[in-house]
Amino acid sequence: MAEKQLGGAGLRGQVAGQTALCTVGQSGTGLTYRGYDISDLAEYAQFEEVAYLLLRGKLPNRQELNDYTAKLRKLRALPDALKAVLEQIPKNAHPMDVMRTGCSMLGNLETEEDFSEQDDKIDRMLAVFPSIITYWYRFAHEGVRIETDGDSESIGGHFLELLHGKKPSELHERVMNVSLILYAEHEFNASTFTARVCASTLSDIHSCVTGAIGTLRGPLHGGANEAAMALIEKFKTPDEAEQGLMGMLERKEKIMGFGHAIYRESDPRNAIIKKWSEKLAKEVGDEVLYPVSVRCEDVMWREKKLFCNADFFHASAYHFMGIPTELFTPIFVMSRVSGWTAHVKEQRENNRIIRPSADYTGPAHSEWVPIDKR
Ligand SMILES: CC(=O)SCCNC(=O)CCNC(=O)[C@H](O)C(C)(C)COP(=O)(O)OP(=O)(O)OC[C@H]1O[C@@H](n2cnc3c(N)ncnc32)[C@H](O)[C@@H]1OP(=O)(O)O
Ligand SMILES: O=C([O-])CC(=O)C(=O)O
Repeated sequence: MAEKQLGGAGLRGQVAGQTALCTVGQSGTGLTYRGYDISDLAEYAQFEEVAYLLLRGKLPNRQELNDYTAKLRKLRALPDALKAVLEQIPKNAHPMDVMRTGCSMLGNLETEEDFSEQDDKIDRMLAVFPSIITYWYRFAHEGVRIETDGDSESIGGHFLELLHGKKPSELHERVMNVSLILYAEHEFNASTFTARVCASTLSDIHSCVTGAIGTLRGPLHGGANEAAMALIEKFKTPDEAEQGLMGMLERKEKIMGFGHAIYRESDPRNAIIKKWSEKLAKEVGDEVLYPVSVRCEDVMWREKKLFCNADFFHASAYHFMGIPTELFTPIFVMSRVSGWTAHVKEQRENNRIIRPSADYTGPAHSEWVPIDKR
């Protein structure tokens, strides 16, 4: 893959540390986790297997994976004090704020007292994040208090079961699994960098993840999947979408779900989730959202050479599975917590506080003026 010319603001192109976890835009399809190509992982792996790979440094064998998934299944229940906090959060709160508060509260209840506890704290977050978001969502929107320690095999299946109150189809569980794999890790993206900066002060794991959740929330990062949904659902036909996009481009508006800080010609996660979105579209008999999305992709490439990033076809895929739009970015959290915490572990192994310098652009000298004279 040709390298994108990187430079300028936003620390673009500057090496800010080392990692053995992930390459972005370098070889193969452009994305690897510990050397494994994302297309192989999405085709053959379970999300829990990928989390194990990121967090423990190698793919698990059958016994290790069984033990790991069994451990995660046992960690799904919410403490009463956390349920009480979630019940206080208003219905109109953004679910990413719920995730942030839920993670922070968990840190109060199950504090990481010593880094030797990090693996257990991480596994707990992986297991309990779907419970946090669905418990709040169902309580706030339906007034029900759900049991969160369900017996679904996978984290993705568990999330769908808690959300919809019934076991998901095999297809939906599979798509969730693929989606969680695609979102798990992405080198020094903004939220992961946040987690590493926090870790570099020797802070606790819940603080690292809480900060990362806040960073992921923005529409230039994880929030783009929700913004992409808001865009595509405005259009009733592909022609309408084309017209709408042309207008937005003329007005120099940002089109969410397109472009990337590192990739130049494509985001390898797009082709994978697009394929699953197409399958789901057939399943639900969609004749609008998927063709509209495809037309958006064509127009953006034709007009601007901008390509869909991981977020764009996630919007239609999640929608076809009956997931409310505002829960799209929390799903990203449920997945990326694996990558964030693998980076925290890596940072802790070879730590120096992250503290860059700035070019000063303020006045050279300011004369002190007493308050009454200002
Ligand atoms: C999982 C993820 O987090 S993936 C990213 C999700 N975010 C989005 O989808 C939001 C929309 N996309 C964007 O805002 C950007 O493409 C980013 C934030 C992802 C990357 O930003 P940058 O690295 O600054 O982008 P890049 O340097 O390639 O931009 C080049 C030009 O294309 C424009 N551009 C980039 N993306 C878009 C877009 N989606 N819509 C319209 N124009 C765009 C930029 O404004 C810039 O134009 P300029 O030179 O006139 O200012
Ligand atoms: O790498 C980035 O800048 C954003 C991204 O795609 C991700 O975090 O998955």
